[in-house]
Amino acid sequence: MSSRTPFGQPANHQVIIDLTGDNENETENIAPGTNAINQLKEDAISEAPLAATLTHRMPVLPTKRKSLASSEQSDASDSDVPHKFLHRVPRVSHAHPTTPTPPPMPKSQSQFSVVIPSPTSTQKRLNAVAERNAIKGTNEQIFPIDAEERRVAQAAYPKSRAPIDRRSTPLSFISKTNKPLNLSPTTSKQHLTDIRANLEKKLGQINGPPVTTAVQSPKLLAKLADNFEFTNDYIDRPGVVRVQKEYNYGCACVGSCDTSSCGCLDQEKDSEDRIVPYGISSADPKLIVASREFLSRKAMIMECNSLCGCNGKGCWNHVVQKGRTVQLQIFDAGSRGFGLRSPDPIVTGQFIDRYLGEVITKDEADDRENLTEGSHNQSYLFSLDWYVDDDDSEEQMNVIDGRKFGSVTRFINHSCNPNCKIIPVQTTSHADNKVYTLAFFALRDIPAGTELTFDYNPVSEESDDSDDSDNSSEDGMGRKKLEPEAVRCLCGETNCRGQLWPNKRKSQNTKP
Ligand SMILES: C[S@@+](CC[C@H](N)C(=O)[O-])C[C@H]1O[C@@H](n2cnc3c(N)ncnc32)[C@H](O)[C@@H]1O
Repeated sequence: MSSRTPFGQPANHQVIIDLTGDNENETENIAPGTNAINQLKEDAISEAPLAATLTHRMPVLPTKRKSLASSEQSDASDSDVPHKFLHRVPRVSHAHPTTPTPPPMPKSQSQFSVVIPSPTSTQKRLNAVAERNAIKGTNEQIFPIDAEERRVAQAAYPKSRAPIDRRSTPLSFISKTNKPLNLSPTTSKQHLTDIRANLEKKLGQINGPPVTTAVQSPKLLAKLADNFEFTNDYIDRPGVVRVQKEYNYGCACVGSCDTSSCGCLDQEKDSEDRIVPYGISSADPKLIVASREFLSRKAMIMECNSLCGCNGKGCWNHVVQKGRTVQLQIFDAGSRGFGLRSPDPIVTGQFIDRYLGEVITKDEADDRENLTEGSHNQSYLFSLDWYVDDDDSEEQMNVIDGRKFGSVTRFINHSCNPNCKIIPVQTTSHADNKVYTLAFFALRDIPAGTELTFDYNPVSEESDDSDDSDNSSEDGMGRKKLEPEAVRCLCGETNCRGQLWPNKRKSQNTKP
């Protein structure tokens, strides 16, 4: 079971609170642990020389990672222009005071560095870690110098996919744990009981807070219980290669990560400022959430990992890897199939869950898709295309297929006015640009019981606009014409685009 430890309880969590405690106003948001703050401030001062020496260390980042200032700056038209990221973005904590971010260590502390006569044994150890990491990180084959600039010009979203239906097509693997359940029109009571028991068993195997179902119809229950397995992790299929552990690297922070210098964090374009993805929720001071400012970006989250010098899971930069903290429920969403909601209220920026499934090569994904060409039904394919910058790297990219094996997030439907967003996250291996995590975050406060949705094809408006310069794809009323065989969107929002994806795999050739 992986649930999040309440923030601010253990000593290592309080270090984070200490960082925010330098601002008198912000401490109002972090009442728990106030007594500990003073103690920690003293501790921090006594440890300051140690922390300050880190400024003299070799940089741990192999290349200077950059990220987009905002989603508006990343449109398809200028994605190849490297000098487009000229505007410096205000720091997260300034831009969105309602989502306070642990501010940087006070500058005065860095002045202690000059009084250090010689490194302590701890310093030597950390220096060694930093040096080792720096050496590993300099392999340009692994980290091409301009790879970051190019990849941040892309959308954070999975490519859209043509609708597929492989229900009638046998795949090369089968579920070993559950026998297929055939539902006859005259379902016996016993059969229904078996179905429910089977489903309960499957749901009980999901890590984290309970996942339940509110589905009543025997036929739908059978559909849920049958022909699908939940998984708590990616399942690598043949051809998928993970980067070797020795290429991974971590930051050289000590204790809690410093938001102004943590080597795990991406840097702003043309600035030493770090992009800080997380802050303390204004709704719940124990909760670390994606900041509002970060939610509006197209950027990857770089969480700290086991190679980092920080205090592991006590560091604020561990959110997705701690796992789901909200309960989830599968329900009957009518003509859209099943849907997902939470019986818990979810706050803006809160991490919800990961998208899991089989990790397959692009070739395998194409094969699976081709098997069902022409027949519409649900699609569960997500491209891991964050680092894709040319045709070659697209050929080598992996895809997550949640159809046969997946997490409960496979039931999240599309909306043209979504309340969630999927963000790519590096958790355990910063070095792996082929396999990384896809994580759902709340875009706004979501009341308990509200359906969770995200936009399946968020680039479509931008790319469609550019296609529409001659208005030839608009109907007489100024509305966009729908592609004849595209899957109709039934989200019901006033801004509904009418279809889930473009008919063809348009985005495959459209670099966002
Ligand atoms: C990842 S699945 C979502 C879960 C799915 N409803 C189920 O029952 O398993 C994606 C599929 O759900 C359906 N879907 C999701 N959102 C929809 C929407 N707004 N309108 C119509 N169909 C939708 C489409 O068939 C789509 O291919």
